[in-house]
Amino acid sequence: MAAIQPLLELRGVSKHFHGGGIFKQGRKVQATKEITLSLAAKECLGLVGESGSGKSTLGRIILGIEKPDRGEVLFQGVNLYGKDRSGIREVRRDLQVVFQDCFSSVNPRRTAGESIAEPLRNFARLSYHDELRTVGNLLELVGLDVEDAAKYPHQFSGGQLQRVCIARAISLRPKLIVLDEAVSSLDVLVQAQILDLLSDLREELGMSYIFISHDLAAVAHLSDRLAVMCSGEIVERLDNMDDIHCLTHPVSLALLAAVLPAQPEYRNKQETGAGKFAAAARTS
Ligand SMILES: Nc1ncnc2c1ncn2[C@@H]1O[C@H](COP(=O)(O)OP(=O)(O)OP(=O)(O)O)[C@@H](O)[C@H]1O
Repeated sequence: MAAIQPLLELRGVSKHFHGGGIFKQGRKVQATKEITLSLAAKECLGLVGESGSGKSTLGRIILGIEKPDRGEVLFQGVNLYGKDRSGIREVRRDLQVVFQDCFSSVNPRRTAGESIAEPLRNFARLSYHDELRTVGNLLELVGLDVEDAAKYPHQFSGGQLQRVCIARAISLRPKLIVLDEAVSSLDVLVQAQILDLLSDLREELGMSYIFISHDLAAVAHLSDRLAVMCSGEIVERLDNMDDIHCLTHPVSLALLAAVLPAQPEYRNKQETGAGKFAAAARTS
């Protein structure tokens, strides 16, 4: 029987940056190091780690917008950074992103309807009426009203505008959405609503997510699997989120302790694991 091809496959992906200076003589930062992972269709992989661990760099590499120094990124079997560029445009429409800051993700002078229609105009040739209908359907799908199409970004709350950004991201029915801290700037109640919306949309539209966050609770809500990053490397993986309490790496324990501070068993683990990590971080 032929093996099922993963939707996304990363093989030994590394990327470094120069720390700065006019002649780029600054310290070399290894943002991602030999990352290998795969994602099946309709699956959600949570990518967690502390600030600067390389999550967003990896997200940009997956989106095809940050060329790695080494390694391959295969999306639906197409190498996003390969020599053969012929299939790239087609696979790009299946790869979308939702960022943390919805207000800077949209043009303040464009209505919500125009923002949502942007990918449709780039990739799908719809008549004026079909575009209006599609935008209206998308707004309803994300829990907004058809009339909201005429509003400008400043007329929405943060949660409502993130729904607009989600509507834009799903407008072409992509196969994969990278959610880069997509709920981090929202208050807890709105976060829960957006996570439920993302979960429902995944079910309804059969999409996959890479969910980048430093918030393990949010990630656990949505993800099937987990990868923990530290200094550009994946240091721990979980194939079943039910095993979340079996995490052992100090970074994982620090993230776990941040969401479960009240439970004594994790406080103890924090003292032996994450606590040590925090102490090491303070002294380094
Ligand atoms: N364009 C760039 N130029 C130089 N250094 C960069 C660039 N982008 C990222 N870095 C560095 O690469 C490392 C990883 O950054 P990255 O933004 O991927 O981490 P992160 O885990 O997403 O962090 P955060 O959660 O704070 O967004 C950091 O040390 C960062 O300073």
